[in-house]
Amino acid sequence: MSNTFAPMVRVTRDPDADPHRRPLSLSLVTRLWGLMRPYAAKRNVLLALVLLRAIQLPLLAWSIGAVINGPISNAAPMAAIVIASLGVLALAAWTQFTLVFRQRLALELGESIVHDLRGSVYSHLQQMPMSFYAKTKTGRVISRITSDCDAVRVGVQDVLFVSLVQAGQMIGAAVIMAWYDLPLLMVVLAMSPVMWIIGRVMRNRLSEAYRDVQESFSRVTATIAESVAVIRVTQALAREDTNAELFRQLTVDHAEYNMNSARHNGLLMPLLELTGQVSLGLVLIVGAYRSIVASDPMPVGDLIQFWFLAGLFFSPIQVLGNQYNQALTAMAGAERVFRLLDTPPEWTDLPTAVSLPAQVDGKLTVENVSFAYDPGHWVLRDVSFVAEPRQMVALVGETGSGKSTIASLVSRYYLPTQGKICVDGLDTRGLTSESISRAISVIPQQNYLFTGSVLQNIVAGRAGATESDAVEALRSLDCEWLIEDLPEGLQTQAGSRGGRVSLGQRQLICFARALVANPRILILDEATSAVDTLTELRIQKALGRLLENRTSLVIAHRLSTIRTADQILVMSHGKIAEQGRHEELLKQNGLYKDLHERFVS
Ligand SMILES: Nc1ncnc2c1ncn2[C@@H]1O[C@H](COP(=O)(O)OP(=O)(O)OP(=O)(O)O)[C@@H](O)[C@H]1O
Repeated sequence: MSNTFAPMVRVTRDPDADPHRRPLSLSLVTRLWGLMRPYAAKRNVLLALVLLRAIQLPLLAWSIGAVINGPISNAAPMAAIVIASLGVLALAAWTQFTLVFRQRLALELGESIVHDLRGSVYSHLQQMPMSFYAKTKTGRVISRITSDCDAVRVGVQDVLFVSLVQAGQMIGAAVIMAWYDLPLLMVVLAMSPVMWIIGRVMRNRLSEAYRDVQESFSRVTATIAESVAVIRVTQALAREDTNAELFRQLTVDHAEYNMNSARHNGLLMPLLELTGQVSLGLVLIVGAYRSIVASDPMPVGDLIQFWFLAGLFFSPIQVLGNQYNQALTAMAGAERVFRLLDTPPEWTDLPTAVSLPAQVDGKLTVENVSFAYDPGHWVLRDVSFVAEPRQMVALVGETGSGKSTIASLVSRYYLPTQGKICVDGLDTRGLTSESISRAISVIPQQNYLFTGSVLQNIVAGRAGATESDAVEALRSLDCEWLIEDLPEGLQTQAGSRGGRVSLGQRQLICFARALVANPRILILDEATSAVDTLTELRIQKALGRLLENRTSLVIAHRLSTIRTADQILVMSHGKIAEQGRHEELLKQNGLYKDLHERFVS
């Protein structure tokens, strides 16, 4: 490892990142408190236990002093001293017994709340439209459900109840100390802010160091994840050594940040303990004066009791300092989670939305549609076309010309900024999402398979579909052979990184899934992955079967698809530049001919 305590510079913070701490806010605390409403009985028992423990500890300190001050100072018979000591022991046992229950209840309450919160965030995310995911980094979405919800859990489970116990303990100890000796209590109170300030300064430094550790660790894990995901590219580019060196550097950095944080921690603990001990030492000196020199001397037993109580008063200062830091982190986490929950989807089904009939003809009309992902940046301008029922419309054009955007608008992933899109004459804006997804299916270019068996992937096309529907779909696509070819037939495990299903097989499984859904309108972004000639032929045949008797909108990459299309839309800079069948367009000697020549050459 390089220079162990060298200053580290490599962790640069994301400028868009939200602050990892926020000031305490009454509205957030009230909302967090509201999350406990379904568990009100548990919460109330917990509050009672908190109150009890806050009284128990000062009471314990007082009882020890009382035994010293009473039976021991008065040289009472041994039996009386033993009985009094057993009383103290019983009180101590009772104190610890309630602690077990308090901790268990707090744990259950925190877990219940975070479970509910994660469920709400997940359901909310499911409703968010594509525009939200286009703008939000995946890592952010994940951390809302993981670390932010967890910060809320810690806030409720630990911070809230531990702080209440500690604050109660301080108040209890102060009340008894005031009863014993008010001037001596003033000495204790005067020292408290000093202890608080030293603790805060040290803790802030530690928190920064700890944050660097977390961020450098995130980099290490993100790099591992990415390395696994793109291992083929790495090997193809022979970048193994370069990547290994970058990774080594990241782990060295992480180790250095860890050492830095450990160094701060190693300094903080002894310093905080020393501050506490110095404070208690001062109480002892002033107390000795009060019990020996002062005109109205304090009994030694009272001084011992007072000294114990001062310890009980000082120790929460450090604990509360820690809890305060955690509370600020919980506030930041809660604020982010609530902000997400409060962000309404940019659009939802209109209250007046109607369903498409169960049987639709499949006429698709795109009328004067213009669209901008970001206001003012038009990516589609005044696009109009009609796909008659059972027609195939192919979209071609240069990269970035707007083909995928048209497909996304027809699937209603986004709403047109201007113009309208109709199915059988009904504006999709006024239709229910459920009926649109019944009528329109999308096969994206990536041929995404979920984690699970091939069978599960195929029947995912329609709720209630069975194995025989899956087999029937494969038969209709003339792909029954696939069941034999897959190592474990329909039970073969697939998934984003399954590796047991080839690229061609993936495409056919996606076709079968779409066939099970049986939509009237199909949107297909043709996969561009190279497959062998036999597989290509099989895919072509299956595709022909899939598109039969359906209206289809195909972002076409295969010449065979383009040639058979009823209509080809040639896109250029967000507009339809040319429109017609293959032969007609070739004759126009325009953009299409140009594209075609480049395509076949
Ligand atoms: N989520 C988005 N936010 C902002 N701009 C986007 C978004 N998606 C696409 N664009 C922009 O919209 C324009 C059209 O993109 P689109 O993906 O529709 O083109 P395309 O013709 O399908 O391209 P390709 O053939 O490369 O897939 C491009 O300029 C692109 O940069």
